[in-house]
Amino acid sequence: MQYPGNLFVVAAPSGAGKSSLVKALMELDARVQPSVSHTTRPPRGQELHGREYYFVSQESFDQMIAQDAFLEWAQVHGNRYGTSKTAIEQRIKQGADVVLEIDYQGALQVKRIFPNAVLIFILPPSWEELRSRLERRAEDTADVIDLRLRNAALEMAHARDFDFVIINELFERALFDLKAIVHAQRLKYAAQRSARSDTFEALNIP
Ligand SMILES: Nc1nc2c(ncn2[C@@H]2O[C@H](COP(=O)(O)OP(=O)(O)O)[C@@H](O)[C@H]2O)c(=O)[nH]1
Ligand SMILES: Nc1ncnc2c1ncn2[C@@H]1O[C@H](COP(=O)(O)OP(=O)(O)O)[C@@H](O)[C@H]1O
Repeated sequence: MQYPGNLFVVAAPSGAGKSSLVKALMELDARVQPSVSHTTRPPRGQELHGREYYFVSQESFDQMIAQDAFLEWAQVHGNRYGTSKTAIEQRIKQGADVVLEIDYQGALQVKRIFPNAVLIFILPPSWEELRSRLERRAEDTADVIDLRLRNAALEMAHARDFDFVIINELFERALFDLKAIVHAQRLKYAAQRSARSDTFEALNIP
């Protein structure tokens, strides 16, 4: 029998390092797969349609809402972003661990639908560092960076609603913490399953 995979949700204020951490996690761990969201924001830098996002028009996004195609969606920094049901349901059924990189509003919607989803919030070490990471990334205009920094305070106020908070000061340390959370969730899930397993029977554990 194929057991379903785990669902991890990672949120952070823009520039905290969420995408870099999730990318590094996936390079180390082939069982973790991304979910590609749909967005009405235009592509930036080297982003590719179907890789970072499905970049769609306002009309297509409206149509997907009308068709009930989204597990969740939200308005973030003036654009709309959504997780399509097809992006995750099949993969979780096939046993993959799926990671969603979405904002706190989407994360809380997902937790209501899947109470077992593990919610992880990434914090930057300071406001100065958050701004300088956004500037160093050099992919957004000054106006967009200002908007993202203004929104960061509201986003960070929701960190306490999450299961785990990781402070991304030293990248390798934060990555270690993320790996530990993924590993702990797998062990927890395996422990629940083993209550029905052959090993429990062999050991006469009631
Ligand atoms: N609710 C929701 N938020 C999303 C989704 N995809 C991306 N986001 C969030 O939208 C925000 C802006 O994303 P993006 O423009 O790629 O910039 P980023 O902040 O550098 O990741 C981030 O907080 C993302 O996590 C989605 O499918 N649903
Ligand atoms: N621990 C860290 N120390 C220094 N720079 C970092 C760290 N983590 C990420 N960065 C850099 O900060 C910038 C923002 O990271 P990114 O992953 O794009 O953030 P987010 O997805 O949260 O918006 C990138 O240029 C990235 O290389």
